[in-house]
Amino acid sequence: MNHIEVNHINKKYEQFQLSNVSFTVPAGCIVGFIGENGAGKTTTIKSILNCIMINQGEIKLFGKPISNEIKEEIGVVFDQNFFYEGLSAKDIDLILKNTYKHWDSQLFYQYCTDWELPINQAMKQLSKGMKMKVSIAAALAHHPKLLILDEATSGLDPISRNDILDIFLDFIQDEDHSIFFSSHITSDLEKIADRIIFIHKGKILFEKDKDELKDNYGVLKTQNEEILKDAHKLRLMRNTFGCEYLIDNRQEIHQAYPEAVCDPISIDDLMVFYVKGDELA
Ligand SMILES: Nc1ncnc2c1ncn2[C@@H]1O[C@H](COP(=O)(O)OP(=O)(O)OP(=O)(O)O)[C@@H](O)[C@H]1O
Repeated sequence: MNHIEVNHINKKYEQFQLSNVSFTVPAGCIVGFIGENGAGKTTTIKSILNCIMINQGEIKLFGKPISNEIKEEIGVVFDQNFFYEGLSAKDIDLILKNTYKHWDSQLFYQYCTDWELPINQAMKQLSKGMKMKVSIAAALAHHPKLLILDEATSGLDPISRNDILDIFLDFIQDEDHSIFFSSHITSDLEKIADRIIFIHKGKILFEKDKDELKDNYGVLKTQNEEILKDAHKLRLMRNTFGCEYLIDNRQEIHQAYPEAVCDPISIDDLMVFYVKGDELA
């Protein structure tokens, strides 16, 4: 069952366009959504949540178009504090109790206690990490099946980020749950994502399982024609030291040519290859 299905959507702004964007987020999966500033991540997320109108295409959540009933199944966290700065966690509980059918005050206060959040203090008096944790507690306390997070860990220190990643890993223990997670912090995605989707200038450049990236993708540094013939080369980068190739048969090359220098690739370097490298396949 796909929790999110995005089919060939187009969204036009004056200076920007989402072009033919398609992908899925299956149940039980954490899908990381990456791309440089202005690539279209927030526009895609807003389209999914029906906050903006798309020009073309179709979006389904749990197999259906979005509705109030479906919104009950979704927890959303943006990088900016979503709540009025004068509200405390206690006020947020009172408001959301009247918003969500399945709002669970006990669970909300449990998160606040576990994460040492002061429930009487206004949001404006809390640190960025604390505000983020209140937003995450609020997103989780109506028992959603799907979490949609837009830069939810940006601006947090490594310890708070780690706490929050653990919360997401805990959430995904239920196989009927899923997370769609945009982030610039690719090390977070390396840690928790099952699948990576890369958007560039409004187009999806690749969508791959993280294990496949880890196992098969690599950076080959060689001038040896024989090795290059057997390598499945996707992109070429020229630098002062020569040429580097992005390949997707690293294990095969390693077995056939143990002497070849072919390192695994990080998500950051993969993005650089796709954006700056010459296309070979
Ligand atoms: N309401 C709007 N009107 C016109 N253009 C817009 C509007 N909202 C976003 N854009 C443009 O759409 C493009 C994509 O923006 P978006 O916020 O989706 O990028 P992003 O990938 O989330 O970037 P970042 O990583 O910086 O948050 C940008 O060029 C932005 O200027």
